[in-house]
Amino acid sequence: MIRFEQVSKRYDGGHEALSGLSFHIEKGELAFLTGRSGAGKSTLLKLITAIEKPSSGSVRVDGALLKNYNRQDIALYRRKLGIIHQDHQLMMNHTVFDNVAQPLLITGEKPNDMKRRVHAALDKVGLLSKASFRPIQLSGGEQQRVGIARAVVKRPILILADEPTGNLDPALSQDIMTLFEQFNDLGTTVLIASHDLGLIARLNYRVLSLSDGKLMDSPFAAGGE
Ligand SMILES: Nc1ncnc2c1ncn2[C@@H]1O[C@H](COP(=O)(O)OP(=O)(O)OP(=O)(O)O)[C@@H](O)[C@H]1O
Repeated sequence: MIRFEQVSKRYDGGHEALSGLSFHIEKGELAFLTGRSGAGKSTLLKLITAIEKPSSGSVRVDGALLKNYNRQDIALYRRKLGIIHQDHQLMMNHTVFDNVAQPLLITGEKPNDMKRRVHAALDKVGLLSKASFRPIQLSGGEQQRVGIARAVVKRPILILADEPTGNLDPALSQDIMTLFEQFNDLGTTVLIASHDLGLIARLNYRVLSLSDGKLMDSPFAAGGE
């Protein structure tokens, strides 16, 4: 699903944020991306979402080489991704329903279909009863779950989460991870950037470990198949 081949990223005027990365995350896999602050986790995710381009090497997602995409292709491609941010980036003046419906507005979904899909996504994250609330009326963990519902409502082929449990206590973090596992059980590929090593260690998934822009030497860092 995600294939990096000899990918390096050097920001203008900066040092090399990523150096010679090669790995493959298979369709249907759940994997963690870890590393200290500044190790390059966000940069790696930005290459997958095509916010940034590699300085060298190739990034393929779902079989397509991202550097061949034009602007319109990128917009269509991003609709297939479910992106979850640490600070969830919810619209605070809108209801939970409207926040989750937002990605469906640009796809021209019919109102009835939209309602059905938003309700299904909220049901999955346990927040159907709070559809008419505003984010401010919810706890931090609930707000994060709204962000997850918004990411999954368009049935993404790939979920990318950047520190999704960053501000949450251990019990809530576990709940969020359980949600990701449930989406993964349904076949969605999931990549989670996290520095919560305790949480990662308790779960038995592959870990891509970045240190100073390089993948650490480990059996799973060798490049997939
Ligand atoms: N737009 C940019 N321009 C220049 N340098 C950048 C830019 N974005 C990131 N960097 C640098 O690239 C390196 C990797 O940053 P990145 O944000 O990918 O790390 P990270 O592992 O996600 O860190 P954190 O956990 O703190 O978010 C850092 O040295 C950072 O300063």
